[in-house]
Amino acid sequence: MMTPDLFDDLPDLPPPAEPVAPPAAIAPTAMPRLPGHLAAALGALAPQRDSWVEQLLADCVRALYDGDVCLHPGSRADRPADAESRLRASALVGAPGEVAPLILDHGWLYLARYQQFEQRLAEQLLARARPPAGFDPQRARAAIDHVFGPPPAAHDGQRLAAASALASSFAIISGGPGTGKTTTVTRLMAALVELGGQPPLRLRLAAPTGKAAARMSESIRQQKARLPLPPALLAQLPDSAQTLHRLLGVQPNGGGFRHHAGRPLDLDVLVIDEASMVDLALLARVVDALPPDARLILLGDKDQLDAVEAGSVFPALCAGRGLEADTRAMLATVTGQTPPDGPLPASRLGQVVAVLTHSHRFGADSAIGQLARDIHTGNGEAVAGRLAAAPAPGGDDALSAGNGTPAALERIAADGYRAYLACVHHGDEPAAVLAAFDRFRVLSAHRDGPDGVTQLNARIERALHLPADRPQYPGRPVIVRENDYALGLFNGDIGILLDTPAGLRAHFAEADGGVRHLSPARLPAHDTAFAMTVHKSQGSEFDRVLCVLPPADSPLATRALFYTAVTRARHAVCVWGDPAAARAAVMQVPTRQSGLARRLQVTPGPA
Ligand SMILES: Nc1ncnc2c1ncn2[C@@H]1O[C@H](COP(=O)(O)OP(=O)(O)OP(=O)(O)O)[C@@H](O)[C@H]1O
Repeated sequence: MMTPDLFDDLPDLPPPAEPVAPPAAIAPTAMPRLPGHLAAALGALAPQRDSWVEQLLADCVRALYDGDVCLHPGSRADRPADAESRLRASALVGAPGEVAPLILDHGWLYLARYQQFEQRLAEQLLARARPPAGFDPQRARAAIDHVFGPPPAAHDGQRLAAASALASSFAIISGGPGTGKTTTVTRLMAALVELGGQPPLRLRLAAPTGKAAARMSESIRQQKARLPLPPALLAQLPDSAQTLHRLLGVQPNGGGFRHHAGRPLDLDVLVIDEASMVDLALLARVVDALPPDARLILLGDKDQLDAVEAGSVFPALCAGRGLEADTRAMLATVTGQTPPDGPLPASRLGQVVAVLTHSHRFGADSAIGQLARDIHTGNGEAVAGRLAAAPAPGGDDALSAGNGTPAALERIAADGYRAYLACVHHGDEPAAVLAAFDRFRVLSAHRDGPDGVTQLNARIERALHLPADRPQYPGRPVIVRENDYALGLFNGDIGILLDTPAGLRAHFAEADGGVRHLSPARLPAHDTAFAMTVHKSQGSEFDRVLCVLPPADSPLATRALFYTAVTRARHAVCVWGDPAAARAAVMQVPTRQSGLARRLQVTPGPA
């Protein structure tokens, strides 16, 4: 019999709140004390203890903190050829489907819980990656024509993406900033409503963080206002997104989730934005809680940073894209356009992935767009060249670069916040102050160390002559560090302390466009937010960004981190640091160990 929640019978592991960095900080103290104890306790249960297997158990837990879901035991054995047989002899290790702390699956060793997350997620997504019941390409074509207009002469990637999502109960639309993901999904939802008939479809929008949910809501509202569609149709589209945790009904104090396979979500279509930020465990839970006939649509940018927690889920789901001949013909019918030539799918999900490549925000000659493209394609020389040729910060340039003294960095950072502080001092409405704060942001890779966000915040406060010695002052921006389900505040939410007639209050933007406030004494753990980590900035955009590069030898100096930082900027980015560090970051593409892509391969590969 199925348990209400497949994953409830396994111990939960605390996920890391943020990547641990710089490397020197990845000391034993940064690791939970649990692994060694767990290993010893569980090892004692095994009839014949093997210290190597116990070490692997500890390593599997530690690997999660590096973002890896599994590890390859052979590479950690004195005699790799004997590794599997030695593992099979241990009572700590089982095969998929067996009950054991560790699972050996196609030569990869997992903590049981994560092996289940991964296997079940792959199985469930594959089961959904097929046409919904009653799918009719001719009716779909009529709906596409209605929401997109008649097919244009030139190929339209958004039209193809929407058609592909109509034709499958599970679909992915990936694209960089401004490539039209929101536009496409708004039209797609309108087409679904048209095809849905009665009773009306229950569509829900969600995102991994409060900030991303608020942005998704705002973007969908803008698109609804802009798209030339009948008002009665637009009125049926949702425009308020919630966090995935709220959608699942997370229960306070470790009480699990209200929705799971035994009590599925009450919806027909779920659209998740910023899917690259969703980790393996959370996505597995969401998919488990979907009703059998519901549609799932993931939006995201596969080139952005992975989720902080373990797994590299979204890139793995997007890998191996391609079309079989019959799908190509079906999509030609639905779009009225011949899909461009491309490879056959290498992944069994490869036919449900659409990638939007044309940025409507950054034109071909936009400095941010060009820099982002060179980072994305790994052209380190071009990136270093662009930065070397860029003007110094201080002007109106879309791209500027600097590498000077700490005092110079502090001046630029402080200057970026002067307009915001003017709003605070004028006593502007909280919504206007929150909007002014979002016009500029300082992003850094690290939390600690020189040029880490903690130090940068203190230096910016000093440069702005803010009363940083007082714990709370009007104009202090704060970023919440942990989820508080009772208050409805989540890790990464940003608020601003402002004076009110009732005293100092922390103000937070709400997904519906409103602003709520609460006493600073009630705030969950939080930090100052003039500078924030690139990880925390995912799902947000700012008019101008000051991107402080990590040193070239930092493990966080990666292509995805640099790309994510630069693409947070709508109008201007200033890159601060050594161009050699920029080149090094572009060349560093770390891989995370995960079996998801292997499970999805058309021909399962060797272990
Ligand atoms: N086909 C199109 N033709 C003209 N303008 C478009 C088209 N698609 C999108 N746009 C415009 O480009 C801008 C970005 O679109 P949209 O918000 O849909 O992209 P996005 O990929 O969701 O962006 P992001 O997630 O980075 O905010 C919007 O102003 C939108 O109106």
